[in-house]
Amino acid sequence: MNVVKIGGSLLTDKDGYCAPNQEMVRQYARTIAKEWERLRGNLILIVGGGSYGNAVPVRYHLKDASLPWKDTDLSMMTVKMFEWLSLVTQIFREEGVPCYPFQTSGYVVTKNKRPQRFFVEPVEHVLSMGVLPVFSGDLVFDEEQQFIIFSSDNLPELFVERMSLRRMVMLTDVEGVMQIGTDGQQTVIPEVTRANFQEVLRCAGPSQKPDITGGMKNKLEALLRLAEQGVEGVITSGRKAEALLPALFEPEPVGTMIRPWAQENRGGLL
Ligand SMILES: Nc1ncnc2c1ncn2[C@@H]1O[C@H](COP(=O)(O)OP(=O)(O)OP(=O)(O)O)[C@@H](O)[C@H]1O
Ligand SMILES: C=C(C)CCOP(=O)(O)O
Repeated sequence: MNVVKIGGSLLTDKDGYCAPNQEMVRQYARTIAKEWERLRGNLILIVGGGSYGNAVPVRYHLKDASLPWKDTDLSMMTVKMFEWLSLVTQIFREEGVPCYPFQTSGYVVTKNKRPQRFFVEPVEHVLSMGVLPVFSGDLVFDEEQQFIIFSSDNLPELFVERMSLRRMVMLTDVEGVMQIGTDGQQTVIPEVTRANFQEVLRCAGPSQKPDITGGMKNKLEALLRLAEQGVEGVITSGRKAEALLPALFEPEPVGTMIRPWAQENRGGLL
């Protein structure tokens, strides 16, 4: 099984409010449609929140349940997120890719932001029918904090115990995890391993766009937890939708590759 997350920075205008880039969604749908026979049953798709997931919680004061929020507004994150997922599903359907959208608070509960319980069985059904499951982040209910905003970057961790994940690809608006050299030049870090991951984590920070879920740092931490469980990670540019295929299938794709390391060696690094 492979998982691809298409960043909200690619599919929406992150400076706007619920501002989708429908043409970009369509280009991704066409890219997947072309390879559908190869991908059918083997792919889980995640769409980033972009100007839905990062702007709605700010507008309706749903970022932090310990601060004042209105019960009449509690629904708004999920309502807007499902509007976004519905639009993606519709465009994929128009391009001939059968897909099914999942609403996140309906199958996952967290405790202090970490997934506590989740229900994967419907996802397995959808995959077995040859339909593409589509996910996003959302407001989810938390055992300690009433509710939290759950980033789509953290979704693959739900699947890893129930499915054999080969590779997790995160497509975003930069070429990979960047570092700044002593000459001030930015370069892509090609490889993250057990040996250099702490150093790489120090380079990764928040997004420069409006974003409430931790930008590159959260992505990298999520992929490192997957690497500890034997899953390959790739962070690369998805500014061109066709980049999805080499990122998924090439043994050494461009961008940053997070090499898996064996579970028995892990020792709770993250
Ligand atoms: N070391 C780094 N290398 C590359 N990007 C970095 C680094 N540190 C921070 N960033 C920021 O992380 C951003 C990518 O994260 P962001 O969460 O905005 O992307 P996304 O996943 O495409 O969007 P979304 O979270 O809406 O799905 C980059 O645009 C950059 O501003
Ligand atoms: C989608 C939500 C609610 C969270 C923010 O966006 P993401 O980190 O791209 O998933």
